[in-house]
Amino acid sequence: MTAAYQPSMFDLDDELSLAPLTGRVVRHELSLGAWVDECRGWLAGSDEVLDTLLRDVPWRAERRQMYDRDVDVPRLLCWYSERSALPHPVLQQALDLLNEHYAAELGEPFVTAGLCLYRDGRDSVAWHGDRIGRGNSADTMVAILSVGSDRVLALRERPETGRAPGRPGLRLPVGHGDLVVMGGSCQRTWDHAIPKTAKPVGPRVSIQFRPAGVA
Ligand SMILES: O=C(O)CCC(=O)C(=O)O
Ligand SMILES: [Fe+2]
Repeated sequence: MTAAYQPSMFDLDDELSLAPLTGRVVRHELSLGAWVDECRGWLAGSDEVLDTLLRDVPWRAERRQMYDRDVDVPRLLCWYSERSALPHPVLQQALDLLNEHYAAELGEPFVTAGLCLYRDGRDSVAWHGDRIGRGNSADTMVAILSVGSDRVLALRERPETGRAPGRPGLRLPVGHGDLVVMGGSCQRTWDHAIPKTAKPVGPRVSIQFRPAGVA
């Protein structure tokens, strides 16, 4: 028997598409001039994007010196500098839409893409700010598109700000197709992390778009 074409099998909602950002982005004002924007379900139909990224990106393990030895950083990485071809065409569309939406407020374009692969719940990134470069001294933005398993992006005010400790942070769920943008002073006055989880989660790929000179 030959397979017949069955249009009803296609769920239109599963078609790859990015929603317009205007009117869909929700901003959370944090302390000290930091904020985060959220757009849930920005990228629809992202199963194929996840598959492509898992298969085609030349993922590399990062080593980091800790005391007297090098240790594996528990996630895989790949960095796309300005003007390098992104590993899926929808990522270029995402970059273009982000630039349309944020250009005026950011005052410059997002140009680089850092990709991270969290293979399972044991992969994580510890508390940090993206403070290599200008994020250390000036307001900037880092836009993160997530595909794959749900994880949590945790945010908390930096202890070094000298303010009362124990101030409540934020735990933002980041799921398949979601966009989160950290802005204002977020990189220098707040830290963020992807905590490990004991839940049985599959892979998550995070795509972080940044302006030049921010890492
Ligand atoms: O995985 C994420 O969404 C965050 C990654 C991150 O904070 C970083 O690589 O600087
Ligand atoms: Fe970061």
